[in-house]
Amino acid sequence: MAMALRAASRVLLRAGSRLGRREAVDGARRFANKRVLVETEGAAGATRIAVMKFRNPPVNSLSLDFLTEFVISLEKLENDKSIRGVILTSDSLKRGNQTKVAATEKTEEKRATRDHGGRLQERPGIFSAGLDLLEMYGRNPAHYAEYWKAVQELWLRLYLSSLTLMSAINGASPAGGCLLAITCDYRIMADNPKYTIGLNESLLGIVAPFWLKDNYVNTIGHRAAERALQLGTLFPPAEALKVGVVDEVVPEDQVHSKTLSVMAKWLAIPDHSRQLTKTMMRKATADNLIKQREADIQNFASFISRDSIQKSLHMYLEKLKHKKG
Ligand SMILES: CCCCCC/C=C/CC(=O)SCCNC(=O)CCNC(=O)[C@H](O)C(C)(C)COP(=O)(O)OP(=O)(O)OC[C@H]1O[C@@H](n2cnc3c(N)ncnc32)[C@H](O)[C@@H]1OP(=O)(O)O
Repeated sequence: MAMALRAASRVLLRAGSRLGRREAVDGARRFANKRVLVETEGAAGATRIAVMKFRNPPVNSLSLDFLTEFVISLEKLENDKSIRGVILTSDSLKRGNQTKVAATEKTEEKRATRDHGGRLQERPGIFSAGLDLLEMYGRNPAHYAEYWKAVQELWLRLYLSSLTLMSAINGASPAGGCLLAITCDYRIMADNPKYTIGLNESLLGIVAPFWLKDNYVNTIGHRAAERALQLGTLFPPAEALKVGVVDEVVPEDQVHSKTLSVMAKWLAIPDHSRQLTKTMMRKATADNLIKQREADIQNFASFISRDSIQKSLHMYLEKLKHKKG
């Protein structure tokens, strides 16, 4: 198992050096794959933190390519001893005076909607739309197995990361988007009622895997998770805060600065004691998946291949397509 993980890491690192590129920007360092941009802050030799920005338009869905690039980036950061904290956030199109980095003109058009006067109105931001439905629909069992292995890998690496991870949730965060957030040590969400977060799998006619359910239970408690999972609840920020899916809700333009200041407090704790504590809290949950990874992959591949499940996904995709006016 350990050997297999090391071999996989070597392959990912080799792929990373092919895919990645480094640039120096105003003293800060950054590297980027096609779908993940990483910027590091802090002076050389001192503790630095990294901001990982998702840019997989139109909705930052967790496609196989995105998962691969995400793991490569995370691995690079884990291997950089000067980095102690990482912030996960979305680089997608935002409103107001914020930057538009990832969008092509066509994507911008897609990410917008027209008001009654025919003017383009930008849609709310998206942290991540979760697993890529097109990786789970109309493919073959071998593809589903490969995809699920990559999903498991991302979850394990995030959940067990020795880094301090925080999410700056600047948009909608359903299902796999919520997964990214709840693997973090701390979550700060923008106070925008159009943004919701939660595990909505049951609404799609599918079921969250047991390890994601465990992660949810560990975050919000058994009773709240039981109710939210059955109903597929997507919580707006105030409710997400109340139930404990997120730790703080702040005005949208303060999400980044607030996350930086909370990060500074966490980084004041000695790494070794914080890391050992994190492992103590999380190891049993992660081990539960590690000991049955292959069975979980086979279970997913056969579940998602069922005609009834494919039909549910088809209906859901059609609903997404036709919701536009
Ligand atoms: C043991 C078995 C275990 C099985 C476990 C399976 C676990 C699954 C976990 C998941 O993560 S499933 C995915 C759940 N995600 C969602 O339900 C989100 C669906 N999307 C939305 O609600 C909305 O798209 C949005 C994120 C709120 C954004 O809304 P907006 O109005 O801004 O954009 P849209 O017009 O809806 O979407 C644009 C474009 O993107 C496509 N799309 C949206 N979400 C996904 C996705 N998750 N995967 C792939 N593609 C997605 C959408 O269809 C549109 O495409 P089009 O071609 O432009 O029509």
